[in-house]
Amino acid sequence: MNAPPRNMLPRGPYLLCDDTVLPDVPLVDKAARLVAGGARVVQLRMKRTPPRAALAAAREVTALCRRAGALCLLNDRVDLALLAGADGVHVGDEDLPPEAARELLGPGRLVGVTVRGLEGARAARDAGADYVGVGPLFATMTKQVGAPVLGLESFAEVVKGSPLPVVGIGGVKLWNIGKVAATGAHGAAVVSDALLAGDISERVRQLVAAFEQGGAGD
Ligand SMILES: Cc1ncc(COP(=O)(O)OP(=O)(O)O)c(N)n1
Ligand SMILES: Cc1ncsc1CCOP(=O)(O)O
Ligand SMILES: [Mg+2]
Repeated sequence: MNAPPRNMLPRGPYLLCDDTVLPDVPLVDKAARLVAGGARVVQLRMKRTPPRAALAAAREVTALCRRAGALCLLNDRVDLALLAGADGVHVGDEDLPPEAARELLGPGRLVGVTVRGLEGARAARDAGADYVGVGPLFATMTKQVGAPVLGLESFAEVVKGSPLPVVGIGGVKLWNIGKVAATGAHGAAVVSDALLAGDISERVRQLVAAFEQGGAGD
């Protein structure tokens, strides 16, 4: 596989390696299964991992992704991204603001920002973000989000008008990822559909193929 440039978000499925889903499996094992299936971008999302274990996981998962030619972004934690030499961060309303993330990370790493619509996407662009995560796209059990479900139609409007590449998140599954790709979205973030599949790597392969087909207009 050709390694993507380290400061550009690859198109396609965007896989979250999450400690709240399938919590008994070590994060590094989950990440290994995701990249074995062809994940080109992995976001390490640690909501319940204690700090020292989180640093170790950030370092291991970053190294593993690099060996596999995938990008590794840290959810929330700019400090861990810097310490681990990760490719960037994803921040939302409850995290450091994107300007601060950019100030710490410099121009060569990715900063993704959660937004709910076009106004947020424009503000994220002005704050120096590289892409926006937009959701919840569909209903999700993985996170309680204090914002209404967008649905495909409103999501497509955001994709159309956004000055930054858009990654949809929330309830993205194998059966609907093609529809997300068909909106022109740059990416589709997936948590439970991949991590709770019987064979995580095989599910990632299927998600990659379905995104490609949907994006090609099939
Ligand atoms: C790609 C992507 N988009 C949105 C989010 C949500 O981030 P945030 O709003 O900060 O919520 P938490 O993930 O921190 O609970 C995301 N993680 N990734
Ligand atoms: C972190 C996050 N932010 C908005 S929805 C979500 C979780 C999405 O999880 P799933 O893919 O399992 O619906
Ligand atoms: Mg966050």
